[in-house]
Parts: sequence; C-alpha cells; structure tokens
Amino acid sequence: MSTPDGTTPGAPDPRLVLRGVDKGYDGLDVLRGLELSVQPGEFAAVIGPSGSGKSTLLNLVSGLDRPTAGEILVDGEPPRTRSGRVAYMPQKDLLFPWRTVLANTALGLEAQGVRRTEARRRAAALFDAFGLDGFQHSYPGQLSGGMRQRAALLRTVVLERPLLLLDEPFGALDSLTRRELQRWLAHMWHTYRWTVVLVTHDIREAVLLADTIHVLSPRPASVTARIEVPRPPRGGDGPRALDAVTAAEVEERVLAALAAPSGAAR
Ligand SMILES: Nc1ncnc2c1ncn2[C@@H]1O[C@H](COP(=O)(O)OP(=O)(O)OP(=O)(O)O)[C@@H](O)[C@H]1O
Repeated sequence: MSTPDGTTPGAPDPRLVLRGVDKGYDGLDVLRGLELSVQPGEFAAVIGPSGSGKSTLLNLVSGLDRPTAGEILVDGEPPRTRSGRVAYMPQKDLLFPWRTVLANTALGLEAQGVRRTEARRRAAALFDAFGLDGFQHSYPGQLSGGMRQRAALLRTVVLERPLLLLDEPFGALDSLTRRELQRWLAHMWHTYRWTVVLVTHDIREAVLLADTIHVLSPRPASVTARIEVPRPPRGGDGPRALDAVTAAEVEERVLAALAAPSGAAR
C-alpha cells in the first residue's frame, strides 16, 4: 500500500520528499502540486515533455531555487546549497578547459573547503573506476564526450552526498556512446548504491537504469504516474537487468502515461 506521494507506511524514512510543490516564474506556472518520494538507495527517473519543468525540479531539490508553495525535504530537512546533502550534475558538463581533468574533478571538494592535496587525492582514487586512469593530467579538450561526462560525474560523486541529481547526463552524446555510458552507470550504481534522481527524455534509459519512473504532465507539471520497474531482487554481482519482454512492457506503460491526459495515468 502506498500513500499518494509514493511513500509506504512502515518503510524507512525517505531520502527525498516533495509535497504539493508549486513553482512559477513571473506569471508562468511551471510546477503545480508536485508529489514525489525517493527512498535511500533508490534510482528514480523523472521523465516528461520538453519544457515541463524537469530542470526546475532539480534546481529546487538542490536548494538553488525555492518553491512558490509546498515542501521539499532531503533527509527530513529543507535543501540548502550549503547543507551538503545534495550533489547536482547539471546538463552541461561545465569542466573548465584550462584546468586539468584531475583539477576539475577535485573542484567541488575544494569549493567545500577540503585542502587541495586532499581533494585531489580523493578524486584521483576514483579515476580507475570511472575509466579515466591515465588522463589525470590531460585537459578536458583532450577527452571524448563520454569521458568528459564521466569526469563530470566523478566530480559530483566524489562529494559523497546522500542524494545525487543527474540532469540528462547523456543527452548530448551520440547514441552508441550513450548506450555504453548507460550500461556503465548501471554497473556503477550497482557497486555504489547511490540514491539518484535522474532527469531524462529517453524512455529506454529510464527503464534500463531506474527502480521507479515518475512521469510528468506538460506544464504546469505534476507527477501523473509512478511506475515501479520490476527488477530482479538485489544480490549477485551484476546490475539487475530486465528481460526484453518485461522491458518492452514497462516502456509501453511509460509511453501510455506520457500520452495520457493529466491525472489519468496513475
Ligand atoms: N529562471 C527562470 N526564469 C524564468 N523562467 C524559467 C526559469 N527557469 C525555467 N524557466 C521556464 O520554466 C519552464 C520549464 O523549464 P525547465 O528547464 O525546467 O524545463 P525542462 O523540462 O527541464 O525542459 P527540457 O526538457 O527542454 O530540458 C520553461 O518554460 C522555462 O522557460
């Protein structure tokens, strides 16, 4: 049994809750009555029409912006950029071209007050897992698009915050590189068990990666469907891939929810 925002009575406290969230800009109604809940260790995908307010939603959860009405709680507290609970990877990788890859990936830690040598030591420890070993002293311009996105993700993950927000991390990549990085991210998530909110336009990406898919209506956006992806139980040493028939069924459900009039697809 779930409550309307997707929380289950008796379940552990959610990592993220949005209750009745409205957001508008100068007369433009972007989010209206948005409800969302994400449990610790859950991979949640948010999918919706272009311009529906997905990036706006992540800006609110990161604490960069405030809702007009409603409540947002990360581990029971309102998000604040300085609270250290949320790590946000925006759409553009924003690596500084004049800094080495290692210096770029340590930047978030340094901004948080970690000493430079310690920040670089912690970032360097992840280079192998992120497929970047040997590129510590290269510059972003010397990396492929996929490597740049992995470096941007490393810079985000190394902050070790409880909630990871990813805004279309693979949107700008060619389809082969995107598939490769999606599979890689599935493995990484299996290893590290991050709590993730992923914004994407790509239904297959959502089905490949997520435990739950939250479908937004057109603007003003609310969550019109919360679809649980029936993954095999955790355990074993690989990501919990769906069989092709189940994956196709879930894709159909997401498509139907995207096509349904607001409120009709729960
Ligand atoms: N700071 C702002 N000031 C005014 N309007 C804004 C601001 N940020 C976003 N908007 C508007 O809010 C609406 C939703 O934008 P948002 O970028 O959140 O949508 P999105 O779903 O992420 O879009 P896309 O899928 O194209 O990336 C758009 O009409 C946008 O112009």
